[in-house]
Amino acid sequence: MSFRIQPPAPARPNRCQLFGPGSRPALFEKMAASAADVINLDLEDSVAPTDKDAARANIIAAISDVDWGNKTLSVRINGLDTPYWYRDVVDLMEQAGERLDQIMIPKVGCAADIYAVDALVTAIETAKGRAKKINFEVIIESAAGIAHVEEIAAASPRLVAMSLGAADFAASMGMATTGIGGTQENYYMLREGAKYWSDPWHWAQAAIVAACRTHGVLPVDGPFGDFSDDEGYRAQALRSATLGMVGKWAIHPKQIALANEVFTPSEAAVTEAREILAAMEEAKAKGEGATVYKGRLVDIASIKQAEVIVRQSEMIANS
Ligand SMILES: CC(=O)SCCNC(=O)CCNC(=O)[C@H](O)C(C)(C)COP(=O)(O)OP(=O)(O)OC[C@H]1O[C@@H](n2cnc3c(N)ncnc32)[C@H](O)[C@@H]1OP(=O)(O)O
Ligand SMILES: O=CC(=O)O
Ligand SMILES: [Mg+2]
Repeated sequence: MSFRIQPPAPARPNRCQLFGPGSRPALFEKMAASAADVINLDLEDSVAPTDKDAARANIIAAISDVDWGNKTLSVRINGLDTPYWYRDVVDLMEQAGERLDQIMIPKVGCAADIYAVDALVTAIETAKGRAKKINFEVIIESAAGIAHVEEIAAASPRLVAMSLGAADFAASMGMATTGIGGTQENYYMLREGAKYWSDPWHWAQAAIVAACRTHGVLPVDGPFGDFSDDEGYRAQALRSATLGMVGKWAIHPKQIALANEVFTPSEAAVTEAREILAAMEEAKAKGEGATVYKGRLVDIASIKQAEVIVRQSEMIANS
């Protein structure tokens, strides 16, 4: 470890972030009753320009009127390149109740984007005497966002989570696809006439995880558009979890159970992690830094790997 200790990310479950348009208030009670850890009420791309004002009013009312239980409650505002975002922030901060936990800032391209929202939020928080400090989450979904991902992760102490937004990301990068996440038909390697599909999202996910882990922010995988494809969703989520992400969005209720399953460490994984910790305790008692577990090397680094799984499992069980 560097002299600079890696800060922990917030210890709260973030396995599934369920989205719903602010213009469909009939969904809000269903979202609140769901098994998602985080609720994202949307003012941005699922809301038509003509519905922005009504959606904002719906969301502000629902923040106080709906029982959101112990979920993290977040509102996605409009991007800083639109005429809507300042009104989103001002109305939310002046009118929404204290139940609001988070503001999600989409399409961030540099640290200054977060600075701008932070300045506005901080001023209104102070002016209105809001007791609870609002957290931020951001979406990396542009070429500029991924190019500046590290400065974005470091931009504000309010920042708690960062998602990859595959749809806008693909558009901004000029990717030749209309798919939102998952396997891309034309992204393959060819060997002896057989196709082997690669993962075009991998490098962006890895960059996001590294930036997040450096700055104590939760890395999250964004939407998977084809909600009829459970196996495709599961495969994408498993890859994300393997890379270090803690959760994934659901854009339809049928994706919630899939996310919760993948991002909750399995009993087998927790048992194995505990066995590795026990094996290393035994090794330590004998003055050894390394030992053999099921025919493979485990050493002091394995303790940290096993602790990631046990900590995640205990945090979810206690939430
Ligand atoms: C690229 C991005 O930015 S992604 C993030 C922004 N996008 C969004 O927020 C979209 C969120 N999802 C939706 O709006 C909707 O799920 C849609 C448009 C995809 C599909 O909506 P529908 O056609 O109503 O879906 P469907 O008929 O399959 O719904 C089945 C049930 O789930 C409910 N439901 C649908 N979406 C949601 C949701 N997001 N949250 C909670 N419940 C939902 C429906 O009301 C219906 O309930 P019922 O059985 O009691 O009648
Ligand atoms: O906002 C999400 C995306 O994929 O775009
Ligand atoms: Mg987007």
